[in-house]
Amino acid sequence: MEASTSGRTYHDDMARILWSPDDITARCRVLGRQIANDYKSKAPLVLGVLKGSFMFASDLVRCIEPCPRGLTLDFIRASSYGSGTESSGDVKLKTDLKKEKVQGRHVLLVEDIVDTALTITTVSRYLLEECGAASVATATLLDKHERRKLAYSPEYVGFVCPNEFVVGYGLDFDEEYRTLPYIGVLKPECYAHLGIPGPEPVGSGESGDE
Ligand SMILES: O=P(O)(O)OC[C@H]1O[C@H](OP(=O)(O)OP(=O)(O)O)[C@H](O)[C@@H]1O
Ligand code: HPA
Repeated sequence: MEASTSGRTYHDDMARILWSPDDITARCRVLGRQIANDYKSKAPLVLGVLKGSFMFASDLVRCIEPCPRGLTLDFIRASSYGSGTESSGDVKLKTDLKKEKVQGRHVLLVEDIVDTALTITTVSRYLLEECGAASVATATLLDKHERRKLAYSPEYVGFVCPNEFVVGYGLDFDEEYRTLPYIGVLKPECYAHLGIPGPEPVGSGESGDE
């Protein structure tokens, strides 16, 4: 990891800011109201997909107002990007969720981003096929639908994301930048600096192995 000896802040690494903290708050409020209405008699299990969703999940659940009775919150860990900007295609799940706690429940997955949709598809299948969830829907802050490898339409979308590698508000590059309070695009020089190529447009070749 780069030490901050240069005096360069994470903010300095942004090519541009796409969505400010205020933009994100406003979308959380809108989505929270929709979810509260749609799930008012469904006692949802809200399941954040870690690590990327930690900020969005925390803000979104406070906006699910009025909170449906029986709503419970849990998390599942899913990862496939490693230290690069391309999915490895191998989505690893880690969870201590008990299957009987999922069986028959209406699950609302919370994601920071749906990109290729490999992650959300793997998690959804696990919940439906192995845990017996009654239904699975997804609330994602960002939908980068141009890069889909699998067809998937999230039910609740904060923003449609351009085909660029974004960081902040939970989203990382090689585990850094997650704590920024906004979503921004990294300057290309940041990929070069770390010796890792930047994102390639879909259809341009093989995926990276991280
Ligand atoms: O639609 P996809 O192409 O599968 O990409 C989306 C997933 O990628 C990121 O997770 P990552 O594997 O980087 O792990 P992290 O949440 O710990 O950052 C992000 O948080 C999503 O879960
Ligand atoms: O654009 C992205 N940024 C960070 N993590 C991601 N995981 C999938 N796409 C992205």
